[in-house]
Amino acid sequence: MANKPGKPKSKRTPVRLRHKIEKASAAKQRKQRKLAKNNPEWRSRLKKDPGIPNLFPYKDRILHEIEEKKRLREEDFQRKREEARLTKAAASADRNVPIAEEEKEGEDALSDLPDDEDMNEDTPNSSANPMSALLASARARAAEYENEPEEDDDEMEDDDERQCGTDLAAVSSLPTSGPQTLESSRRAFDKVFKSVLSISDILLYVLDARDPNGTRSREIEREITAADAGSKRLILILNKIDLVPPPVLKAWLLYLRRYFPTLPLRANTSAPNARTFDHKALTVKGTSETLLRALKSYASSRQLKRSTTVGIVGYPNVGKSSVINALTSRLSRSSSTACPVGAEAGVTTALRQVKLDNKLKLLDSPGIVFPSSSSQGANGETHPHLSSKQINQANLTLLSALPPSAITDPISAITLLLHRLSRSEATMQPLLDQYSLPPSTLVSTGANGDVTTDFLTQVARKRGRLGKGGVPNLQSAAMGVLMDWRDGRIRGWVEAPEEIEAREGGAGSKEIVKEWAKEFKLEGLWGDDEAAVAENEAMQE
Ligand SMILES: Nc1nc2c(ncn2[C@@H]2O[C@H](COP(=O)(O)OP(=O)(O)OP(=O)(O)O)[C@@H](O)[C@H]2O)c(=O)[nH]1
Repeated sequence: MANKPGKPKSKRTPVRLRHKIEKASAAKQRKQRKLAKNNPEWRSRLKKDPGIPNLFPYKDRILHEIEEKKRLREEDFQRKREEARLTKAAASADRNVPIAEEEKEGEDALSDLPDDEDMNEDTPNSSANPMSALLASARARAAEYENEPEEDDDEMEDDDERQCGTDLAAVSSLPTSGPQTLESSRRAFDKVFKSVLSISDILLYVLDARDPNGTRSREIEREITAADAGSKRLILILNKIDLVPPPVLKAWLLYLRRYFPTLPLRANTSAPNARTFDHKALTVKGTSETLLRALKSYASSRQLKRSTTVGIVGYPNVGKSSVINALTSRLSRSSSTACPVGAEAGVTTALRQVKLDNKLKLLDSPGIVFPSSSSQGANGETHPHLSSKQINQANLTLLSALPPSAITDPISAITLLLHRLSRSEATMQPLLDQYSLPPSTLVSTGANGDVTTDFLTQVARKRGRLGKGGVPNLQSAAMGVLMDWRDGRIRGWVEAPEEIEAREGGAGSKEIVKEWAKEFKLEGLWGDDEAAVAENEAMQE
């Protein structure tokens, strides 16, 4: 209908146009807000929490209380989660529903349960245990491997470097899990170790020079010497010697050579800024060449039709892959490495075979935490503020046998580390220097003697590991210190025992050392015991 003349036009805007205007206006405001944020003078309207003033006399105590509350909240949360998980597991067991099927539907999967048989076991903390998942996959693949038909030896020799078809994933035991879990994990460790033992003629047992007995299991040594009517040979490799001073190294060599032939090695270069020691004669070249020569002598003396296999075993992160790389680079003079190496534990996840020459094959294996040794406790060590369970876990953490994601209690590990390092001036001072801290830091002042909190608070401040409101993040500081420890930026070692243990059932002896040293043409590399003792005494004077 035509507008009547004289009647004013409607000012009503159509809905479409109105929306368009609203949208354009919102976009403009958004843009302005964004631009304003880029302006360095922009300040949030929310008032910033100024934190606790530095001069406030009870600041440390308040910070400690805050941390403690946070920790309790976290523990409470974990406990509730665990209870819910166990209730769910019990309910599914009642209904006779296989948990493995059910868990796929739920959010918090139970795939980390260690074994089918262990489904109904009490497995505290296993949901927080990433190693259990690795374990499950390791078991599955190990079973696959065991069912595989044996390959023709010649065919294997054709491959320069190949995986054995197994993925015996890096397995580890967290001592926080219950005894039954430990027992079931043990079976998996046995499987990995037994595969390596059955394939190998010689075993190189790699130990960390900073704590050789901590990374050593007498049970494993007994199994090796007893296997195949005593036909297997064992050489202990004391690796990472650059991280211990010469007298400590000598004392350990002297001690270990009472059990088995032992060679010192620096299989890899140290991490940046590591505090290393010079061993002059014992360079990468010196010792890896000696080892290679010894292995070759043994292989050629055996006159076997097949090649000799050398299995490399040891804790995670002791440098097993680095030992292989040191040996292969000696041979091929190539810069490319045969086995991947990493600062974190659990880099090697499969048995990996590397051919050295027609007579020698090397077998790299995933790191194995031998449960017997971890359940023994850290050499019977005690601490006034740590339970034996915490000491076990802390010990494993300090052996760098756990990947960072599996470290659940870094603060207890630092407590144990400080306890160990503060025993000697030779290790305490470098620690203080590392973080530019005053000597009073490691002296207990509070009623509860909480040296760890004081130390970590200062490290957090120095390293800028602060949370909201400038509160020092002790967990983060502790993880930082643990990484420094792992990479050798903090000096520390365990002294060799003066007496050797009472010998049990043929697990290494003076005779074995002499006989095997002859087979490997290692005799003369170190004197007989009396000479070595005399040398040790002279050195200590
Ligand atoms: N300072 C020093 N570091 C070393 C030495 N040998 C190895 N490393 C370091 O130790 C770390 C672990 O080395 P790897 O060879 O991956 O150890 P692995 O035993 O094969 O470890 P997994 O695969 O976890 O079982 C790496 O960061 C290496 O650089 C050594 O002689 N001295």
